[in-house]
Amino acid sequence: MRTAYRVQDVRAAEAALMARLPEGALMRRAAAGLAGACAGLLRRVYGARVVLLVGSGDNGGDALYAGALLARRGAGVSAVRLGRRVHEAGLDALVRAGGRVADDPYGVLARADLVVDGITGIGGRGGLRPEAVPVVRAARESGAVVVAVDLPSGVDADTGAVEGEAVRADATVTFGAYKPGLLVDPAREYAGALRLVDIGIRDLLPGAPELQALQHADVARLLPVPAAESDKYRRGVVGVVAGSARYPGAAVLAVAGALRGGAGAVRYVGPAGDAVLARYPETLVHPGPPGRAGRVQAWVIGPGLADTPGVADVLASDVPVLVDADGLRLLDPAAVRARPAPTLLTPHAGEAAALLGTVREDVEARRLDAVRELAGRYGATVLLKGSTTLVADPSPGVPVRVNPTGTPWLATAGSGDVLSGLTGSLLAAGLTARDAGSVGAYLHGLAARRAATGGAGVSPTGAGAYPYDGGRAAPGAAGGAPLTAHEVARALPGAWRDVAAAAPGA
Ligand SMILES: NC(=O)C1=CN([C@@H]2O[C@H](COP(=O)(O)OP(=O)(O)OC[C@H]3O[C@@H](n4cnc5c(N)ncnc54)[C@H](O)[C@@H]3O)[C@@H](O)[C@H]2O)[C@@H](O)CC1
Ligand SMILES: Nc1ncnc2c1ncn2[C@@H]1O[C@H](COP(=O)(O)OP(=O)(O)O)[C@@H](O)[C@H]1O
Ligand SMILES: [K+]
Repeated sequence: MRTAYRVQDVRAAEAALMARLPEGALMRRAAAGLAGACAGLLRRVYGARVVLLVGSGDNGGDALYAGALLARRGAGVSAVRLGRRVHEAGLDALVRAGGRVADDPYGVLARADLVVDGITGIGGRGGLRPEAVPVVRAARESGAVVVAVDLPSGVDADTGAVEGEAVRADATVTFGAYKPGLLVDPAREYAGALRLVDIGIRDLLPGAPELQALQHADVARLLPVPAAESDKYRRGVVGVVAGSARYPGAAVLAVAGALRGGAGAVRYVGPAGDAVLARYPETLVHPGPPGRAGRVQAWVIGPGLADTPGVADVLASDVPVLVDADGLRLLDPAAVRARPAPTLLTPHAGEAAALLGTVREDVEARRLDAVRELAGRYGATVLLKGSTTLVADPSPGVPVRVNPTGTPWLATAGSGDVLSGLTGSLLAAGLTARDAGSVGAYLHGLAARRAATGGAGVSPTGAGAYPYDGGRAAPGAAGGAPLTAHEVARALPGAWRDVAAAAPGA
């Protein structure tokens, strides 16, 4: 499992370790890791032209010490000063190693092979200051590889928000622990490939991180597996209330996901029974209403529902309920809060905005805050869909799960219906709402990657999702071909097998 910690926790852990180490030891560890990553990105260090963008804090200090290490290996290193102050010992080290302060920043940037962004790290506030903006643009336009130190300067470490301009990096080398902004959009988009450098603070970080990103082995442990004595009822029945005369396809897609999510049977309730049976004869169908359809272990309600009633009925049940799409428009917040059984809401940014009484752009700009706020207000688990899907529990201390497997090809009509069926099926099979949401999103994203790329998924360590070690953009993140929601559903068993193979002892 990958975890991300808030700035205050990283700082506390660093302070505790620093008290035990000689002065500057931590920064030297960080700089050594950074220099190693830079060397890996340059074909040859000797003779390479490296430009350091140096702000006034310790982030600039890291860049200067790393620049000194590269200069000792024969790189031509120039520092561009962007703050009023500069880390003096770092600058001394650079100059002693043969580096220099650039007197023509735009000239050195135009010829650079690699640019190191040491403007701000965890001490940065707001976007880039105006004087840094043209310099950062020149770095981007030079075609040089841009490596961010700890974080791309200008992004918010704790929330992933980007207020104003920020550095767009090809790679980010971060120290001690991931910061939430590196894993959550929009900031994640600015970070490029991630690499974590261990500086020894891991054991000093508090128990609960802000974020968790599951990997294959974590998901494998959560997958429901039938026991020898299982029968279809013990494996769980999922009820799917979806589709309408206007949108029968949503019913078919939600059932397609539900059939592949581990429940023993899928009960479809609604007016699209014929369309469902034509495609999936294994489905149990009932015209409704849900209260008369028979016992289920979890309900999914909403995809393509239009204004069909049923939401109140389902929310009044005593089993876990997943509410998606039109169901979100029709739900009564008080009924959700009053439920004794778990509720999982799965909005996209537009639906989340409507639930919060704000606009879509606001949710997209602060996804992490928005998902926590929704979960708190509704007393429900919330899965916020989008480029970095998040799953938040209503209790504030519980880490938010961030899904690493998605692909922008998933932004296709109907893929959300597959997700809700799949996730509801995991709920019926007995997973908690938080686990069902995170496992559902993981398998769904992985299936989409497999479908888009003809098989290439994500390695068991998630290396295809966050290529922390390769230093390149994620293969399969945007690579591949357009896919349809149905293809995502069809690729689910392959994704499941991929993940299951990572289980200990598999
Ligand atoms: N604390 C530690 O033990 C370690 C810190 N390290 C590095 O130190 C960094 C944190 O250093 P600092 O606390 O000095 O903070 P930063 O270096 O991130 O930034 C602080 C400086 O930037 C200025 N600033 C803030 N917002 C700005 C903006 N939008 N535009 C331009 N300038 C802005 C501030 O006035 C301040 O001078 C980490 O991100 C990491 O790179 C590493 O060396 C590892 C050890
Ligand atoms: N840019 C993106 N990158 C990765 N996944 C995305 C992106 N945009 C949307 N998705 C995913 O695609 C699915 C779309 O679901 P949804 O918005 O409900 O659409 P629909 O209702 O048409 O099925 C969700 O799983 C969402 O997380
Ligand atoms: K930086």
